[in-house]
Amino acid sequence: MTLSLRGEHLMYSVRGRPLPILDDIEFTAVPGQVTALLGPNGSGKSTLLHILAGVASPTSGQVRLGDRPLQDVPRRERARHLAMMEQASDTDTDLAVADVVALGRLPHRARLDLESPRDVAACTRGLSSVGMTGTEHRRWQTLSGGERQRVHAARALAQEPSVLLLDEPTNHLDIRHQHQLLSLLNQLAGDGLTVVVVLHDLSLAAQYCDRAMVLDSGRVHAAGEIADVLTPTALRQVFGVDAQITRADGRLAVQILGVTAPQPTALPALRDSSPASHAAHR
Ligand SMILES: Nc1ncnc2c1ncn2[C@@H]1O[C@H](COP(=O)(O)OP(=O)(O)OP(=O)(O)O)[C@@H](O)[C@H]1O
Repeated sequence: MTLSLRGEHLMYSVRGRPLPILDDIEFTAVPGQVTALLGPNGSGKSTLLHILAGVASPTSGQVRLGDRPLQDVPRRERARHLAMMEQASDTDTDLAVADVVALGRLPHRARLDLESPRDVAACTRGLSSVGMTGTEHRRWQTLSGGERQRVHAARALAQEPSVLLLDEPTNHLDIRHQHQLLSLLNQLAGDGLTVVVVLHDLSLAAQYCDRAMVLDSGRVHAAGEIADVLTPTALRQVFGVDAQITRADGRLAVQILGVTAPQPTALPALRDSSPASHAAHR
């Protein structure tokens, strides 16, 4: 089953914060494409992903899964269609890898059902896709950060969702596994999945994503085809870097040349130049 995911006029505010964290976001991700969510630290990417996954509710606006408002889709059905791979977090769990991956099958199983052959096959495929075959009996606590991240990905894949949402899925991965995972997302999109991925690495986004939305302080700076969105101007204005963007063999490549200006979130100057401070140092 293929399903699109849309966010309509999404607003998200929290008490005590004068400006909204998300301000009137219109978002669309469609089957067959990998859509990147890009933006500097604190621009609202994770918040938007959580709202799109139904983990958080917008202050106003709505998310639509296919042609239905997400809030009208029963929780269990939602879990069958939507898989979310969160940023890897430390956990006290002492499960084996196989048990973690099997969590992805829960939405497909009745409460007291044993694992079906289809469940087992989905878990095996999930682990194989991320190169973790043979680790089924390893304890979670003994895995490295990157291995945990790959098992999280295997769990999301075992869920066999129509829509896959990933929050910085490559931040612990070595270079080979970064490319392997992004390439896998490409393949899954080719099979009809709707894929949304938060990325900091603009080169990976350029190489593997079809579309992108760039957030800046909770607002949409640009959205559309990746080549239209990742421009030197956008990179200068939003990320504060000078970049050269080239296209070779139909592939987009981003080369960061340097930093242009301090980011708005830069730490305040360390030196206090007030007369009182000078007096205190004498
Ligand atoms: N519950 C909350 N209360 C107050 N501020 C919040 C809350 N949740 C998020 N924020 C703020 O909203 C902004 C957006 O956060 P979010 O985690 O969505 O950003 P992000 O783009 O994913 O950042 P990063 O790239 O650093 O992961 C940040 O300034 C964050 O501090």
